Amino acid sequence: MSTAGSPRQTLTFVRERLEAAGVRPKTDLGQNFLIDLNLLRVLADTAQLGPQDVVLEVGTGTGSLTNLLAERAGYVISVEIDPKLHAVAKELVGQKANVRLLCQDALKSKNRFHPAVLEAVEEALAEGNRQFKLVANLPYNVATPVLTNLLSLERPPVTMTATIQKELADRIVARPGTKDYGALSVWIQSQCRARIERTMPPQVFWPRPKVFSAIIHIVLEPERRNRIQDRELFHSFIRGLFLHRRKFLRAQVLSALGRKTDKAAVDEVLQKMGFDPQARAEQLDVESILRLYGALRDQFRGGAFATPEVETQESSGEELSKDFPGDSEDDSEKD
Ligand SMILES: C[S@@+](CC[C@H](N)C(=O)[O-])C[C@H]1O[C@@H](n2cnc3c(N)ncnc32)[C@H](O)[C@@H]1O
Repeated sequence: MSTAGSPRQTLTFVRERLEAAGVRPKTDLGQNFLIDLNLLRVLADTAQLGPQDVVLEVGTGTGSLTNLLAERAGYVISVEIDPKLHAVAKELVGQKANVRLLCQDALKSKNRFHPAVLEAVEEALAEGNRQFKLVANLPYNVATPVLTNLLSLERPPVTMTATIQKELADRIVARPGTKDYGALSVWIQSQCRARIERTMPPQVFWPRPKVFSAIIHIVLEPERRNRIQDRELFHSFIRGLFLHRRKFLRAQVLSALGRKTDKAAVDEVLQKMGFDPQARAEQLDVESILRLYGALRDQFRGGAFATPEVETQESSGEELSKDFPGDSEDDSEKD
């Protein structure tokens, strides 16, 4: 079975298979299928796949991308939450020896990838000299937790190449001093290089989403990443730091430390490190934020700077916000 052809032919192909299986696309699960095969190829080309690669795809859909990935990578693990779509994809790619299809939520909770999916990846990686990559046309509702949680792993993907909402891509690559720059930008840029490979209009998907999309390519930088002491704490720190974007740095730091210390103690650290307490976190580049984190961690470790509480909300794949906590615009009073 081939999926080759124009977007119109691909659309017909996708539609016919879905209709035959009695599936109507669910927008709340981000079921917008990429019907421009050239773009599927751009996605796979950008990932630069080879036989040593173990690819994780989140959102198998009808299996079109899975099929292409299986031609280029050593092994593909593809996860789909919708059992009907899982069955449709199984017909197309289920027989391939280098494809494993899982039918489940890729996430265990907002802050955690599903262990069963990670086990499947680890199993595949255990065979020889293989490397882990994410390639996906991600469901918009879980794109942020998928990318951020994968980056929290001890052994994260070496690259993550994905179709995501354009606004999210803009936030990932944002520079300091811009409205898009926030905790998500810092979390990713402190560990990776990221670039937008392509932007895409709604009509390359069916059904059409209301927003533009982009192919993001994120490359892990192990040296950059290894500089961060206690990444979980850093993650929680930056989320706190950007929670009240309009406050001044001192108040933002106090908030990031859960208000477990006082202004004078924070001022002392800021002054010692040469930070203007009237600056704002969004003006600080990633290097400065790392420096600030290091100094605060040294000063308050075990006290105000305790191990963060990890949220354990279960994921239904539907409720998860696209937003990365700590990126909200907040007009609350300045401090
Ligand atoms: C944007 S579609 C991509 C489909 C296909 N890969 C393509 O390129 O056309 C996203 C897919 O992710 C699935 N999905 C949504 N939430 C999910 C979750 N939490 N875990 C696994 N799959 C999910 C949807 O059912 C949908 O099939």
